Amino acid sequence: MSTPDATQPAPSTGPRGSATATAEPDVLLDVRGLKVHFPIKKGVIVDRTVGHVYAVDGVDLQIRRGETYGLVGESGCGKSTLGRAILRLEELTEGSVLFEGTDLASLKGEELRRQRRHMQMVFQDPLGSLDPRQTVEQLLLEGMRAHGLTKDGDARERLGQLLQEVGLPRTALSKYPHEFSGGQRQRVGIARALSVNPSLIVADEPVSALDVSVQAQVINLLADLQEELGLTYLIIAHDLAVVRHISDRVGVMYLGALVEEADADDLYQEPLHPYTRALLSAVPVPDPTVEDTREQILLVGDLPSPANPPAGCRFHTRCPWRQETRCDTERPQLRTVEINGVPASHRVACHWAEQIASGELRRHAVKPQDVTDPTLTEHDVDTALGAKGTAFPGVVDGA
Ligand SMILES: Nc1ncnc2c1ncn2[C@@H]1O[C@H](COP(=O)(O)OP(=O)(O)OP(=O)(O)O)[C@@H](O)[C@H]1O
Repeated sequence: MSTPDATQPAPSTGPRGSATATAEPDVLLDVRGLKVHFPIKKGVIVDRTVGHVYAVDGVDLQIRRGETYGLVGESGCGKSTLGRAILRLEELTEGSVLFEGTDLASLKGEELRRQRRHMQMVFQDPLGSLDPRQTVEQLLLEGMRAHGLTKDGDARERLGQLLQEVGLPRTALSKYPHEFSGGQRQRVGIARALSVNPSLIVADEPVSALDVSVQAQVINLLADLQEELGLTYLIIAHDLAVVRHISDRVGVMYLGALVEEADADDLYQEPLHPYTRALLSAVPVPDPTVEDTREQILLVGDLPSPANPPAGCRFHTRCPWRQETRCDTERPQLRTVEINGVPASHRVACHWAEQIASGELRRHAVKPQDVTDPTLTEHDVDTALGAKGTAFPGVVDGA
């Protein structure tokens, strides 16, 4: 949405787990080496850990103040877990989350609760994340009270202001979530996030449950609020079209890791990672002359199980440019890539990004490979996955 200061250098990735303040003053959020692994338990009397779901497996990303960062990827690639881990709604297995230079991984109890005021979440399904027994007034006051923001006695004025900001009438205060349409409910969800004056909002699929016409209204609202309040956004979506129009930069996730990251226009115009190329080739182009001639890359096979990710490059089992041995054994790091000597804004986790871009490497047919783990039954994995979620995931320490 707002354009980051182009004169600032791109944030660099520092040593993993460092708890020191980040060097770039405009970096609001600095995620380093983040891992979230969920244990898979088995056993009738004593639970044994028989494996792990590697939901997030080594993510480095920085978000600048006032920026909108779009995070995309197939269902199950770890986007939501990453968003939740950034807000410390999931325990981190490893790594750090520096917010304004403070490592959230090192905070507990009251300190963590105080920090959370600055980082709020907007959920895909507002009905599931808003307590149905509370009126909008109660929902909004809950977080404000928890953070001592109602002491001045001007809470009513603030409630009115919040509703105005999200485009709802004052009469909405006495209503319950089920009395609103989907779009209005999402406005309530946004008002609740705003009620504690955050600087970062993590929006997890904020419009995917809404009708297309309403989606645009909610996206426009988010853009207006950003301009008005100077907010920073991490927007998670599986729909590449949604993310394109609202993001300054976009990150693409595959099986728990970022495989490409670039300024939004660069990413959509010249995707460099084979997975990003495949994702974008599936998005229809309105111009029929372009549509008829452009490259189509079909993704073969399903997303491998995050309980047993492939060795080497995670994408090698589905990659039409896979090169034997190196891709199967060596995990590529996210690195800055220059195409034809022109420094691009891309960071790409592919050994062959330059050779693919220049046409030096040719595509080949992909045969789906079996990447299931024989030591885990489907039941083991399902049991672990069934453990996920809470009744009202939107209620964060009363905020
Ligand atoms: N609490 C949990 N326990 C075990 N596994 C989990 C838990 N939460 C998520 N997972 C698993 O981690 C992987 C990543 O899930 P996540 O929800 O983060 O993906 P996603 O990209 O957001 O997908 P979607 O868009 O479908 O939500 C999935 O395999 C998911 O089933």
